[in-house]
Amino acid sequence: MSKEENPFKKMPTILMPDELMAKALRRGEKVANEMRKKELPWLLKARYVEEHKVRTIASVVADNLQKVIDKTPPVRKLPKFYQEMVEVLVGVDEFKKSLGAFKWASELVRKLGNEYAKKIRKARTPQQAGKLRKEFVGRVKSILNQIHPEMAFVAVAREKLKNLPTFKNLPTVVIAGYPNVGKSTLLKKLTGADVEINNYPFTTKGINMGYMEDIQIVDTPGLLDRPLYERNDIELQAILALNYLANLILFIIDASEFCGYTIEEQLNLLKEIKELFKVPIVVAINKIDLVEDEGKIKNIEEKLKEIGVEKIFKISADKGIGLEELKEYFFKKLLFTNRENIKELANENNN
Ligand SMILES: Nc1nc2c(ncn2[C@@H]2O[C@H](COP(=O)(O)OP(=O)(O)OP(=O)(O)O)[C@@H](O)[C@H]2O)c(=O)[nH]1
Repeated sequence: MSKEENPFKKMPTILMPDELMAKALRRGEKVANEMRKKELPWLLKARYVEEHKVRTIASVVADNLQKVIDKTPPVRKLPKFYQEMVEVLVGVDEFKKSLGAFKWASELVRKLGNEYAKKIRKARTPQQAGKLRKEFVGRVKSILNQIHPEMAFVAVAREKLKNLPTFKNLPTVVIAGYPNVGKSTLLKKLTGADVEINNYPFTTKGINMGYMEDIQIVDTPGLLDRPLYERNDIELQAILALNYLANLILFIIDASEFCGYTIEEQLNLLKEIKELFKVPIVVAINKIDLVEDEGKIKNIEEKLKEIGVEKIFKISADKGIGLEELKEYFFKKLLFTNRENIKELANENNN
């Protein structure tokens, strides 16, 4: 299985103008100290020291800014799910604009560094060389202050984006259903013990992920477990973004209603999710071990058929009943059809 990373994990810490300036000046001073040890005529030495200071400051600042650009993945090349996340969490346009400011500043500082280094080489006195260096430092400070808002914006964006969970580019099942219907029990049963819990910015409960061969199964507590009218805009967008992650939704119904929600309520949530998602939805009627009345299950099945659910499973996640059939279905549906075919299939379903 390929090991992929959240594409924002590689973004470096973003230094603010004062921090970056202090770092550059420290390095400049260090280089200057080395130069001072050299045996040279006084004017030549003064020029030499100041020129190296300027060049060092310019390259520390310009390289640092350029590194941010280089280590930030271009949004348009990201998987669609992460593109959506950038839009929801930070705003794609603002993000691009801010990185543009980094580029502008980096190039300008490098150019100024060259210009001032040349001027210093022609300085007629040590004082003049020192004055030129000070002028250069002042200009770099002012450039950094000018892009301070963009630096702060990218720093906040990085904090939000680097904590997104790492989804693998594998066929993905997203589990939905009210709390306590058995979602995490099923996830554990299907994927073994190694369920990862990741932070997810839209829910305090995190996101649970597991792998069944090359199928990724994701449980999103807090997202697909209550009616949509209770959602704010950001949550709705986060839910919609799951469209780009999911190839299939597995909706779980607790037939025993011990979860605290009636069958009617659960079916209503299913209808909402079905309307929102462009991918096929299958339903697992769970906790059948707790329901003695056969008629009740039949009744649920009838209603699911009316809603137009394409496949229904009767399971007990806890007792391990019906899970083999579910697994086989996933393998057949997700591994023997590639992702694009699945998406096409989903679009056909919705047209
Ligand atoms: N008898 C029985 N109990 C089950 C079954 N599936 C889950 N449970 C129990 O139902 C309770 C809730 O299960 P969870 O897996 O935590 O439910 P969940 O949907 O993940 O809940 P949230 O994390 O709140 O969203 C637990 O006590 C499980 O042991 C089942 O098939 N049969």
